[in-house]
Amino acid sequence: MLLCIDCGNTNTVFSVWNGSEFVATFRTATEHQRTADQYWVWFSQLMEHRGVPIEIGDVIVSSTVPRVVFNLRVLCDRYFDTRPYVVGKPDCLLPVQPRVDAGTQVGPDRLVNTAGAFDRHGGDIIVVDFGTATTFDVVAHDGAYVGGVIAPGVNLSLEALHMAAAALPHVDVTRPQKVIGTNTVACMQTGVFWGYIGLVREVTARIKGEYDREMRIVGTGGLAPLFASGEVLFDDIEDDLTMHGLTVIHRYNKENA
Ligand SMILES: Nc1ncnc2c1ncn2[C@@H]1O[C@H](COP(=O)(O)OP(=O)(O)O)[C@@H](O)[C@H]1O
Ligand SMILES: CC(C)(COP(=O)(O)O)[C@@H](O)C(=O)NCCC(=O)O
Ligand SMILES: [K+]
Repeated sequence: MLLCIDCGNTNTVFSVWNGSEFVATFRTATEHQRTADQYWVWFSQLMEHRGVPIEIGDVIVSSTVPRVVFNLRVLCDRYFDTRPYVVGKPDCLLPVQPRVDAGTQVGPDRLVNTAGAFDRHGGDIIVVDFGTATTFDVVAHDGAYVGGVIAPGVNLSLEALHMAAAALPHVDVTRPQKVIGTNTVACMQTGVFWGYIGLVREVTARIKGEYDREMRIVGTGGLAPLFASGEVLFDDIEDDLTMHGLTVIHRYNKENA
């Protein structure tokens, strides 16, 4: 079985695959102090709970937090007796090289989204990923990552308001019925929700204006469905795009190593 690990700045997701068949997925907070033994206790208990035997033969990791990779390598060595593929490291091949400014370290999550989107749609794609940051990844006709946009994440924006302004509470993002808020929480929700709708529309429209071919827009990340409700922002919403991209890069390495 293949274990795909996607570490974002907020959450870490483990996802188990048997060939191309999805088996199970588990989510935990990203903490760089977590040791290999702690990962193992958490993962093995959840697998047992699901009744899935742990037969991990291969592991692939994408991490936007470099510090967590060390303990994940120890986990793989100690408990799975394998060396993980780590996206962005020289010994993990990419199907297509990114075309960006020399010296740029593209976020591995964006390279993985690119591989997943190209495999499903065949290029000319904008991937909009609602994570800690909201990223727009432009996937060229040949599957290369050719750049994009990084905007503050939805929850990060709400958290920033709360942190910086004494009178603003912590609030969760929802879709407000009206735009004119008649209390503080409603005003904040309106600012972030409708501000974000505008951000996604404007940024994707301008990317399309700069690009010389038709493009599809794919939304991913936990908050994509909320923003898509009642608005035409995306051509597709694919929750599993990052995990799919990890399986694509893993297969490419197996076939080309
Ligand atoms: N389905 C969801 N509903 C509401 N908030 C969500 C959902 N999924 C993720 N979030 C929130 O979105 C933010 C980004 O989460 P996540 O997508 O896991 O980011 P990352 O990949 O950067 O770790 C977090 O604050 C998380 O709590
Ligand atoms: C932009 C990001 C912080 C997004 O991370 P995430 O929201 O998935 O935690 C990550 O892709 C990153 O650290 N990128 C490095 C810079 C770049 O991609 O150009
Ligand atoms: K992201």
